[in-house]
Amino acid sequence: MNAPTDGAAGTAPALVIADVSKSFGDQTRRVPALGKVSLTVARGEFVSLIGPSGCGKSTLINIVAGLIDGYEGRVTVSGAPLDGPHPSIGMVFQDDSTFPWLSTLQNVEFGMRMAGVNATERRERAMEMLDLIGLRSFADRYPAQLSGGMRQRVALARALAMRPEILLMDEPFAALDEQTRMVLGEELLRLQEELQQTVVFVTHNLGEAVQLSDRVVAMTARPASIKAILEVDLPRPRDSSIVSSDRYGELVAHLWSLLREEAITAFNQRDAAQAGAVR
Ligand SMILES: Nc1ncnc2c1ncn2[C@@H]1O[C@H](COP(=O)(O)OP(=O)(O)OP(=O)(O)O)[C@@H](O)[C@H]1O
Repeated sequence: MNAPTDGAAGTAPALVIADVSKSFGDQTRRVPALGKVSLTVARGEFVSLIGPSGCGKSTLINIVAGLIDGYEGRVTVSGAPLDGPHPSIGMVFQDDSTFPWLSTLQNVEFGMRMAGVNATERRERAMEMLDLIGLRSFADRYPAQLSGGMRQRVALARALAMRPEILLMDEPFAALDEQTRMVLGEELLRLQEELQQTVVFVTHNLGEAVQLSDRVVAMTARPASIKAILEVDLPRPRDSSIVSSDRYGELVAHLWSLLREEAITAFNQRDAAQAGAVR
């Protein structure tokens, strides 16, 4: 049901989100998490979603991942309507999602094993991914023997080994220190360019959004809608040295000017909610 249904799949945008909105709770207490959001992502494009804490970014990305239903609007992937988790959508989360009892190689093979890819092809694709992310020599190590940054690379390799049409990343580097984050950002840029991977990336980090993206979607305070879309006209291929360019600085400053008011609104929303809770 989730496979592309027509010959247009090759030309259809990777992702179309049309008038999607979502509320949580019941009639007595409804929390509108997402206003009406419409966004089209082209094949091979890197799009970031950025907005204040609690505005609804994860809700949106989880809808696209097929992990949340009961929403209004439509989502299509390569021209086919989304109907639950999609085999060609990969996801990398903020929390370490490696399995501690599996080696690096087995972790990378895991998704393929679940999808029924045969053992030879599984091994071949996993080793190819480990080469690509520079972890071949760690194939037999277990997550406890790896750093946090390496574990996130394993999670990334596991998702990419499935050859997803769309890779969703929900604050994948948020738990890492700034320098590791920069290094992994650079690695992600390289992989994305090499694989021409479509990526939708959620972050709180303005610099990271500008460094990595073709477009940055600035979202309003909850319920999230799209406030503005920033086109990032920095040259590609890029690496982390782009952060020293004037244009990078201008784009980050512009992004903050779009988000500042929303961050203040979200801050006040949280204050009001806390005051309500202690009253
Ligand atoms: N399963 C749920 N049930 C009830 N409310 C929810 C649920 N999931 C999210 N929410 C609420 O919806 C709103 C949006 O949450 P969401 O996690 O999408 O925001 P976010 O922008 O990703 O936040 P953050 O930046 O802090 O990760 C929040 O008020 C949250 O409390």
